[in-house]
Amino acid sequence: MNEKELNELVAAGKMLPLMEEFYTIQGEGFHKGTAAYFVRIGGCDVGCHWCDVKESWNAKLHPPTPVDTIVENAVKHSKTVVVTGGEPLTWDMTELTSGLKEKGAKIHIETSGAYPMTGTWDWICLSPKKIKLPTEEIYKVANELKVIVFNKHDLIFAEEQAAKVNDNCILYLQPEWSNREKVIPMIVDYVMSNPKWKVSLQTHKYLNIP
Ligand SMILES: C[S@@+](CC[C@H](N)C(=O)[O-])C[C@H]1O[C@@H](n2cnc3c(N)ncnc32)[C@H](O)[C@@H]1O
Ligand SMILES: Nc1nc2[nH]cc(C(=O)O)c2c(=O)[nH]1
Ligand code: SF4
Ligand SMILES: [Mg+2]
Repeated sequence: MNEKELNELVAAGKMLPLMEEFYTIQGEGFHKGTAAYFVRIGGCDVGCHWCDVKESWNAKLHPPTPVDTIVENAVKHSKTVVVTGGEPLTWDMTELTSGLKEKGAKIHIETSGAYPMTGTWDWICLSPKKIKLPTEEIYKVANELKVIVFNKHDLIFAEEQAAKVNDNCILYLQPEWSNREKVIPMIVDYVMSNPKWKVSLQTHKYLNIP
């Protein structure tokens, strides 16, 4: 296959730049503690300075992989599949999610929401970023809002984002990992004063698992 044909298949969401896939325990948010198969799709141009997977950003470093292959492999391991990245909504997620759905998987997404929603999801974790805000449509369908707190201003941003989500959306504040010692006390105080929020930790990092 030549490069043009490959690019067309990727643009159609029939192939995706796969960075890694692994069976682990969901570490964050509402489903933390639950076994799930993670599919990490390369490509992101949001550019969070504290991103913990910067190796994912350049899609060209990750081989275009047929969606059927991703699906077959994922459902061998788990009935719950978490699609993450990179920014998965960089790509058209229609084929991937319909393939997984056909095999009976529950499909979750981790997204910044910065690009148009594609695909059909059982659980949407929206983690908005100031530098590239979510599209309006995703606030209506997000199941959880997970705001990363690096400094005090992120709490103001968190409230602005909470004002935009639907009434059923569960609200989380998650410490930015490298700054956790500084921000955890701030988050704890904030959640006690504003109990509509819950704390989310990256528990997989404490457990030393992927
Ligand atoms: C690597 S991102 C990939 C999915 C998508 N691009 C996004 O940002 O939601 C997966 C999750 O990790 C969070 N995250 C990334 N770097 C982090 C860090 N240093 N500390 C805490 N959470 C982080 C993101 O906000 C997101 O919720
Ligand atoms: N165990 C585990 N849980 C996670 N929840 C969200 C993650 C992500 O990078 O999207 C992640 C991850 O990388 N590992
Ligand atoms: S949007 Fe997600 S993958 Fe992209 S830089 Fe930010 S945390 Fe990293
Ligand atoms: Mg992660």
